[in-house]
Amino acid sequence: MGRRPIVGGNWKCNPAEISKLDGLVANINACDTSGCDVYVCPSPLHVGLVYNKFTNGACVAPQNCNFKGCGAYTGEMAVDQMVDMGMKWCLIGHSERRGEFGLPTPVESSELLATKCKYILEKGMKCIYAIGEPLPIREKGIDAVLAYCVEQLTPFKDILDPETVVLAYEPVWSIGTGVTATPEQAQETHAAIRKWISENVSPKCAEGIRIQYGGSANAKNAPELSACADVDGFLVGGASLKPEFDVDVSAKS
Ligand SMILES: O=C(CO)COP(=O)(O)O
Repeated sequence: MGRRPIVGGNWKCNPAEISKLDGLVANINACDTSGCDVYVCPSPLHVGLVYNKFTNGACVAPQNCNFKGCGAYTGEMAVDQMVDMGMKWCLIGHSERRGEFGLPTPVESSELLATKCKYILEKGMKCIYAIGEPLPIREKGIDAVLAYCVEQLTPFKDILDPETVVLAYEPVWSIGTGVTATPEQAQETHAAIRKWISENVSPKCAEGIRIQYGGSANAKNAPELSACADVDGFLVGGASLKPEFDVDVSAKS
């Protein structure tokens, strides 16, 4: 029984110019999505400009949402608005939003993120939940890495479901650094997360849930990472803004 791979392109707060969006959309539309789910996370300002431009089944997944819907929530993006626009997926928990880069953004706890996820699921959408450890934890070894990820996963224990939630394992030390986890590191970590899910949620959930790898993934390293049994696709940042993004997709198809 195979898990259908899933590859996401997180454009983060890019591009600066609207004029570049057509090219980025064309990039995505050139991907063969027959063997792989594909989603794109445009910047909040650009979501509304591209959400209905994908012709090959690729979906738009905003990079954040609130957990209260529409109303007096200045600066927020409501799941209810996403539903109305026909969106199916939303990304939450990215380390850049959790505040791990020391940016002046509010720190989003895993408990808050579980509340967001519940709201997303209640509204009939699906959720990509990003987790992953910073460098000092990685340096302590796999047990510390797993413990860190388990802390992020625990508030999600009751809502992990292969049909509606995808996990994106994104070690913070590999994001935007050019330092990719080795296939051995990625496989070991993904397998450990899956084992934890098997023991703490259910073997069925563990077998079915998709775990993407994210962190300096690109056309060059995608084939090797793709070969790992527990890596079910990628969440790609910088490389998703490049024409070679289709290689990341096809590596997993
Ligand atoms: O954060 C990421 C995707 O969400 C990964 O970013 P990079 O691929 O640029 O390292």
